[in-house]
Amino acid sequence: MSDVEVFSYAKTETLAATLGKYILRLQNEVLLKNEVFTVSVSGGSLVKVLQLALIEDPEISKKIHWEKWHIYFSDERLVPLNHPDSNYKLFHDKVLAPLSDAQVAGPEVFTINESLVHSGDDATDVKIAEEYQSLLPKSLSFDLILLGLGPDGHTASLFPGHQGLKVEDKWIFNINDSPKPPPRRISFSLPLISKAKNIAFVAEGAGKAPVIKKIFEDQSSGLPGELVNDLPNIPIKWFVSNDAIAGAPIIVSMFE
Ligand SMILES: O=C(O)[C@H](O)[C@@H](O)[C@H](O)[C@H](O)COP(=O)(O)O
Repeated sequence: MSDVEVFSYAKTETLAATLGKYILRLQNEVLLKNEVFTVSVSGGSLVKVLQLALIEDPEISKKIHWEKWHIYFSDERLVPLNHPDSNYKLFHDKVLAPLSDAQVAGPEVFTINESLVHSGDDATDVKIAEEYQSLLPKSLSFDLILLGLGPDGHTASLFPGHQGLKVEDKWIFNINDSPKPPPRRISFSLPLISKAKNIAFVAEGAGKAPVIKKIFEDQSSGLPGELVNDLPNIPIKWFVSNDAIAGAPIIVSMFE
């Protein structure tokens, strides 16, 4: 069982402020030893919280060394990078564009090869996954993997009961039948996530409460969020809203 801590707040702004402090602290620790800080981000509501935490918070934002960040996507939808469904586009609009407007040197961002997304045949999608895998840091060990959680317990594009959960021989895999649209995606595999140095989940809203209760109550639920929570030897933090953990057997920690 990993070392799991939960931080819970009534308001998104307070959650974001704490997430910002947590990310800044990790960045500083890593950059004392390494040239780059390797981070992966997911899609969904996480990105808006990152915008609040890292761009709009004046104290935190000036201390982020974006030029030393390498950013990957924990999962990505197989659409062009300017498509409304693209996780890159979301991250671009909320984080990269404001940085460029403020003339701040941005991070190095690793995207899918969008020239391959149009064919739609599985062999090409496999190639997209393989190419993305070839861009991963050599160590495969991310300093920080940021994850969201769906109300069904999915995280990245690891869906409950889906064959993607069983992938053992790939770091990045593709699917063409995602239960959450759009259907074609690539995702970090569980073996890749298990190499992370740190993992943080961000989950807000009462809609997440039943699944978070299940994840923390039943360590054999097999839900993707629970499988990540159970990875050994990784500090795992959950940044959640109070209503998202209602009824769950969780002891909330103070962020210090
Ligand atoms: O590309 C994706 O679909 C996301 O990476 C996905 O895994 C997301 O993080 C969760 O669905 C939670 O999304 P919300 O926070 O918007 O509920």
